[in-house]
Amino acid sequence: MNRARIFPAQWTLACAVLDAVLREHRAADRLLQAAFRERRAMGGRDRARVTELVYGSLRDLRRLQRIAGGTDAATICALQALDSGMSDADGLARLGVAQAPALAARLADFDPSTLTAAERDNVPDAIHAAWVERLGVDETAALAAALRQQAPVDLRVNALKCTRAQAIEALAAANLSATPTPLAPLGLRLAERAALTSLPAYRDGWIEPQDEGSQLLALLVAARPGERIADWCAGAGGKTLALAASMQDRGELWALDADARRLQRMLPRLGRAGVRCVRLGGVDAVPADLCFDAILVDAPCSATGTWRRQPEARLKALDLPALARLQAQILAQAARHVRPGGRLVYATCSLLAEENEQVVRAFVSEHRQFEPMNAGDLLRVQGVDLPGECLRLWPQRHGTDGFFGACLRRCG
Ligand SMILES: C[S@@+](CC[C@H](N)C(=O)[O-])C[C@H]1O[C@@H](n2cnc3c(N)ncnc32)[C@H](O)[C@@H]1O
Repeated sequence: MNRARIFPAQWTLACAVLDAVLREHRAADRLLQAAFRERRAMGGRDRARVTELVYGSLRDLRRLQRIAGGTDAATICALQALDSGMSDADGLARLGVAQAPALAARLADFDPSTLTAAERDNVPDAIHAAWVERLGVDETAALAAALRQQAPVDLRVNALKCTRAQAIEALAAANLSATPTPLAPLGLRLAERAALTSLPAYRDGWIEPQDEGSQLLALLVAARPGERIADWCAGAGGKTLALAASMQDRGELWALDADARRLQRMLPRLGRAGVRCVRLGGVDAVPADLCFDAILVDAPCSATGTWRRQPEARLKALDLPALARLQAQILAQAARHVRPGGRLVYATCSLLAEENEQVVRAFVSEHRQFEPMNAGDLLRVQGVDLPGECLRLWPQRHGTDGFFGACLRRCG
């Protein structure tokens, strides 16, 4: 990256977006998308530079705030530009950063040994302490480092339309190199980022962006053609699409959510993927006596496993007891609709036991008719080698987003 090559339009936009994220707790990706939509003339390089400034700042926020001695977005952005080598003090001065030389001096003089491990790792203190207790100091540092990386671009090949080999070929024809993901049987990982939406393979529904971990979680449902399945917290349908493909688009797949607007975002994705077995609805519209062969509860959670994609999510104040109560309530509501012998899969993208193991343990102790199934066995028959009672995916171990999944069978 050239030094001193941040242009004024890039700088102004990066500072404005970072300010909105820090002060109004808004999502960085949404803000950037909206800003770029309004600035159609802004080129790819400009956009990349703005994105890098914003995300770089958020990935290292606690350290940069310590050096800055405050939370002012322009100061944080300036320190990030200096620290990453994207600019120097002269370059920043030309952008109107009056205190550029002082910031450069402060950065050079900063003693990193004065940082706590949680500040260095850019993790809230309480979460850092929980991870150290569970994983130890070294693995917590490895986890935090993994969560500060940019996530790779993972795709799921839509088996309703093509094979993985055909998708690789189609991407190669667009000069994109894709290799099979290590664990998910239909996953591909791109060697570099690309504008996916303009690709024929995307427009024709051969590929869908989906983290490898999310693909594995959908496999835990072990959905089969002809079953009646509910995706209870379907959102915009990432896992619904994967479930529909496992079902070979045969049977009934109910995509449910408390938020109807999120469900609507699934419609173009279903159309592209050629999926017809899905019906959308609110959770309260499910008839009381309707039973499913399997229900996936992909519960709302702290999203600690997704910090690679949403580094600002770590700024959110968490009320873990309230989240756990909501998760338990959703799980209990969904459980009423599992047929005897059917499966109930509880999943989150959280890396915290309070939202995962503890929720499942409490549920099973109150709902004696449900018993745990072995996640490793369910995955092995689908060609996935991830032994364990539950599915636990860690960014530092598996290179995926962080996920938890547990499968329960209704015995009576
Ligand atoms: C983790 S997101 C789901 C992501 C989605 N499954 C995917 O793979 O893209 C959690 C979802 O739960 C929904 N939700 C929140 N409260 C709910 C409730 N009480 N019942 C059902 N869904 C709820 C949210 O609207 C959100 O879409």
